[in-house]
Amino acid sequence: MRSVVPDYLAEVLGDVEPDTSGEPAGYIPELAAADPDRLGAVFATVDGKVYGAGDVDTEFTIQSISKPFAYALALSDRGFGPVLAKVGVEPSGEAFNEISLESDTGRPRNPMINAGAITTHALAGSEGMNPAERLERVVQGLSAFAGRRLAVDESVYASEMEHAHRNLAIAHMLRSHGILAEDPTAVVDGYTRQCSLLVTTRDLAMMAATLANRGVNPLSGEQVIREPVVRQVLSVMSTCGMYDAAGDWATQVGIPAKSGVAGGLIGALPGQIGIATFSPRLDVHGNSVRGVSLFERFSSDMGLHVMEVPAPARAVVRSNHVVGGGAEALRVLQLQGGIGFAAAEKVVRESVETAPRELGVALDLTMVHSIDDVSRRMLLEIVRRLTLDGHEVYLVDPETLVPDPDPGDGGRVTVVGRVEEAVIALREAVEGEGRPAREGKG
Ligand SMILES: NC(=O)CC[C@H](N)C(=O)O
Repeated sequence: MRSVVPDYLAEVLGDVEPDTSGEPAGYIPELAAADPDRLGAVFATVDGKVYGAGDVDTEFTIQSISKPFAYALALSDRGFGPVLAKVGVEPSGEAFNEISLESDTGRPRNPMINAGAITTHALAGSEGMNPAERLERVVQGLSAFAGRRLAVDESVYASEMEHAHRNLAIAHMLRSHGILAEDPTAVVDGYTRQCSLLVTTRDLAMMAATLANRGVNPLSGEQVIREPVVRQVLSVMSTCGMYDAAGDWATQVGIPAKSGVAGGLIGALPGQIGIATFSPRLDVHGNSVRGVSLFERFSSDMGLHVMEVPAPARAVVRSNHVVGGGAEALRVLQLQGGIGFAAAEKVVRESVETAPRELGVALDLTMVHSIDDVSRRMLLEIVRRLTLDGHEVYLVDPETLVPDPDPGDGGRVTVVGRVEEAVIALREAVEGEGRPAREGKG
């Protein structure tokens, strides 16, 4: 059977193709010469499957889509404090190339506008690197996101540098405020090369998928950046990635995103997919016209908006019943699904309201597929309190979702693979034949 995804992508590309409004970026002559009719879209899943339609392997320059990735490198290389001291995280509501800095500190408002991105470029790599070493760090880092070595388009770079007066002005202002310590021209030169890296729509989707996949490139398996950095970058993309169209984007599309003036556009949907589109004609904000339309379609057709409230999960407590009778009766709370805070709270409530009178209580995780840290701690606290109330507590955990359970002060739990084993263990406990070997600490 043919996959439905490429057919869907081709259909949506066909729908937006007739829209020839907008203009390719004019201020970089080499970009103005690009074929404006190019059109492509790629989905890359967090487990590495790539679907595409249209011009997926055409190379174009990454431009501002490099900004979130360079920001990620700066955060990784220098740490959050030093980077935040020089670049803020407030949406500016201004154009990408606005010559504006915070009036009191001289700090650029965020790393997605040029002022912030130029500063960010200077923060990639370790302190004291020369411009060439810094550029190499950026190229190597962005290549790790893409999963292949990227190269600079020298003619686009040269073309932009000839007309880089505005970015040079911004860099000189940054230097005058002490935000940049380096030679402004060298930093703009490096930043412009960073923007001139050649990518395909496929590369961009993989870079976005790396963000969606907690910083791990789905194909190479490389952990490019750590999770706290991913969260920071995606947050800034969602508030500032589309410049002065960020509010419209957040409400209409709702996917952390970044655009570039060569016509690329990426979106990263945490835990699901990286999306990239390519179409060079831009709107007044400098965002790809057809790219924005494509993302609007993807988001509404497939419910990809991050604020979309998920359908209420099936009850986390699948059943609450008693096995056996008399002194050997075992109360079983059979849980199911993925357990996050809200689900764990329901388990807490169920155990309180049940107030089990049976000696044995088992929390059965057989049908649970995931459990986060806070929920794990909440379940162990339930265990501890049940122990203090005099119960024998069992954790039925065949897939070791709770490794080395430690219910803490006064708590005790016996881990088993099946409810039947809990029944046997309880019988042994009642008959005073000692306890099974796999006991949790407490
Ligand atoms: N929005 C963009 O893609 C702008 C990037 C471009 N290199 C610039 O600095 O002007």
